Amino acid sequence: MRRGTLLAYSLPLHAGVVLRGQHQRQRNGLVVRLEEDHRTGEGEIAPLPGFSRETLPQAAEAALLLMRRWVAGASILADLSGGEDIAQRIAPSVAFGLSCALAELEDCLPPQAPSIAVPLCSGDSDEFIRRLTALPDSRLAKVKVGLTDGGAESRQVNGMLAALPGLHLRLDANRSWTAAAAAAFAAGLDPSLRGRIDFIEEPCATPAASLAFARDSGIPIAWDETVREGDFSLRPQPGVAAIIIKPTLTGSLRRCERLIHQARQAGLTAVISSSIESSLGLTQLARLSQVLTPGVPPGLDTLSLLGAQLLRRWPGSLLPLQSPALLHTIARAS
Ligand SMILES: O=C(O)CCC(=O)C1=CC=C[C@@H](O)[C@@H]1C(=O)O
Ligand SMILES: [Mg+2]
Repeated sequence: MRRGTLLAYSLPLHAGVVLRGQHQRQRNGLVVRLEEDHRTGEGEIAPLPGFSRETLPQAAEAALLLMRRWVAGASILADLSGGEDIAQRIAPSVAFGLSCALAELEDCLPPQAPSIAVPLCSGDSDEFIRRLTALPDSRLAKVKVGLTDGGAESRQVNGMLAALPGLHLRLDANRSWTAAAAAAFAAGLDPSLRGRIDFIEEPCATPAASLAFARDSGIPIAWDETVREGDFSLRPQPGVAAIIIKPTLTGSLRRCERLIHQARQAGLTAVISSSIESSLGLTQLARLSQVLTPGVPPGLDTLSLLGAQLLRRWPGSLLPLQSPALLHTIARAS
């Protein structure tokens, strides 16, 4: 006997969360719950405004259709990770959420481990250095750059690396630098510290400019937004060290698995990263990263952007759990 439930959630976002120039005050998404006999699986479907192609209403419509097909006995997994056209036709956030629910139902996700997340700095670097200093292990962190001018940010990065001699950094400019700003950033870096920048995600507005930056500066780059562009092909490229995989923006677990396998074959590191999911999605991404990208710390340090946790707690987080009563049931199918 199969049953499905689709629920809607809304969580407060702390002030200052700006996505693609849009100020976001809430994180809205869906939870899909699949039940069969005495087994249950849940998944989060949360298109990210400014990054996802699909809107939340479009995701809800696709999720409802596929949930009803599953309840009626169809094997939707083929829909979720079949050929490119099928996976692309079904909104990536829906494919990801439903495949998580199915994986939980089949007990295919590894158990909850002490969740790790590379600390993320998107604001005050002095506060961030204090936070890192207090951590038992501050070997790796991520810093958003491109928010001000390249010169000031290279001084900020120099300061962090000098303050913590064992620290390596992942940087992320979200394509905000011109070639000149990127060159100014590289020129401002202390040459003795530059080797501790593992990569910069999307430094420049175009992939060609980012490749030229990597060539000229010798600083490795990583593709994030580029991975999700139609003409992207995974192959070795001079200066490219990694790809960032955001499953909510990519699709089903099997699609992510294929992408990670292709990355490995191209000699690239694959990093699983948050799309600002709730604690439900983030804990599942943490469990997934143990299997899909073992030994590569995932970029999941976004829970603190939210005002509450949803259904499952992130280990160690003191953020309150939102009352399940605030979840709105959109539809049931049985
Ligand atoms: O990757 C991480 O360490 C955390 C997630 C993160 O940096 C992002 C999540 C969603 C959108 C962006 O703001 C940003 C990114 O571009 O990687
Ligand atoms: Mg990024």
